[in-house]
Amino acid sequence: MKRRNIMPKIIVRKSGPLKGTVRIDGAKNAVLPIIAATLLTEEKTVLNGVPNLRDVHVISDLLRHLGAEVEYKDNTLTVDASNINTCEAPYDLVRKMRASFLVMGPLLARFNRTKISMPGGCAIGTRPIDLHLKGFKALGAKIDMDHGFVEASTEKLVGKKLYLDFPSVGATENIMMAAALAEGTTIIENAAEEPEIVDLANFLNEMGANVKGAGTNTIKIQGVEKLHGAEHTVIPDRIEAATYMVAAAMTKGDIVIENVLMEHLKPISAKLIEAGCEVIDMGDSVRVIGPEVLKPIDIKTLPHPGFPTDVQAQFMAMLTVANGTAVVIETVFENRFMHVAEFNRMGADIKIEGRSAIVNGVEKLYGSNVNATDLRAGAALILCGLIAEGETQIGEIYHIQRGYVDIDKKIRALGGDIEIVD
Ligand SMILES: CC(=O)N[C@H]1[C@@H](OP(=O)(O)OP(=O)(O)OC[C@H]2O[C@@H](n3ccc(=O)[nH]c3=O)[C@H](O)[C@@H]2O)O[C@H](CO)[C@@H](O)[C@@H]1O
Ligand SMILES: C=C(OP(=O)(O)O)C(=O)O
Repeated sequence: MKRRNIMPKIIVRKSGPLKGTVRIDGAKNAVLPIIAATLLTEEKTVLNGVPNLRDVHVISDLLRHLGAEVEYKDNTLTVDASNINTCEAPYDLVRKMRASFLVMGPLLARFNRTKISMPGGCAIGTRPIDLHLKGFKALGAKIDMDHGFVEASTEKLVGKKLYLDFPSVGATENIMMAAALAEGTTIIENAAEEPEIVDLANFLNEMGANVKGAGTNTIKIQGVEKLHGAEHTVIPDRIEAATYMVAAAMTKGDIVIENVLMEHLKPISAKLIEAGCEVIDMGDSVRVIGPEVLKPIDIKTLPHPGFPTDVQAQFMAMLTVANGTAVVIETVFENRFMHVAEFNRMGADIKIEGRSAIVNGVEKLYGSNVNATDLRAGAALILCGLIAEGETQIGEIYHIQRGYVDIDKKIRALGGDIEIVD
């Protein structure tokens, strides 16, 4: 008999207000570039607070494919990249996760050549890599595109002043890593300012690099000859924290979210307060109390310190049941509204006009069969499921598992009715 391939689903049922305490894991978007940066040294590096996520295992497998020894235990990842035997990253490993492309900067810097499969687009946009390549070229690399691969080679990388047309997070990170071992000084203008860039710069400096200005729009990297081993603890995940903050807001809940850096959550807190929530700064934790009636608020995604695109879907989920009409404008990705059709299946009233979504608040959502189109859309559908009448079945949940540690267990501990079924 033919075996059917049955994909796991998340089942969420209408729950009361979520209440209690939840602990945030290390940041996916900080740890991925930092793991790539471990390739810059032949000495051992130790990373603490590494979240047990699918993406972390994918990039670890990529490093193993290159020849590194990678061990993961109890949220600590140890990398020994002394014996790298290939500088090529195949399609199979890159297609699983776009962030795999971040090994290009470190490999080019340490071995003067690398060949990486071109990452494709995904459900949120075409996601080109032109700014990464422009940066490598500015540092003196020759770039060839061939049969879906990008090949970069150089005799030596030499520092340069360069301006990014858009403050791309990935391009800033890739160029910073390449520049760390280049000859002379690199200045990146219009650099991304996200907290994850600062965490990467701190790790590079702990390895002996000389990076200044991370967290501002001008980053200066004085190249050094060699980098050494280091031990580093990854920052908490501000996007995971924001997702639980919205969970409190949407369910009229009262949640204490532990292991956060409030500084990173400013745009989120400001908008939740505008929507009527109480947001209480408790130092390393934040308590969010949801209002009886959510006010409609307008959102416009922007590079940091603006409102993060990675929380747009979760906020839109919240606005589906706000008391009035809200406008959500997505400026970072050209196609990050795939969740709208899924929300509408659940009874939401959202219209898309170009880069704007007009969200007319409704009284109720209704449990339905929906699909996680990307990881944040998936998390947002869970949030909708918690307040929708009846049962919501979410498919394609591997997206969610890329970026949320134990989301089912964490929500259950807060009183949510959620389970993963095969
Ligand atoms: C692993 C990781 O950290 N992922 C985050 C990172 O993705 P990522 O690093 O891919 O995002 P970028 O900041 O590079 O992309 C922002 C915009 O710039 C465009 N662009 C980017 C590079 C380039 O060479 N050319 C170009 O046109 C992209 O298509 C997009 O429209 O930042 C995004 C923006 O905060 C987040 O949503 C992702 O969660
Ligand atoms: C879009 C995201 O991640 P990635 O860049 O890895 O696709 C995200 O974390 O929301």
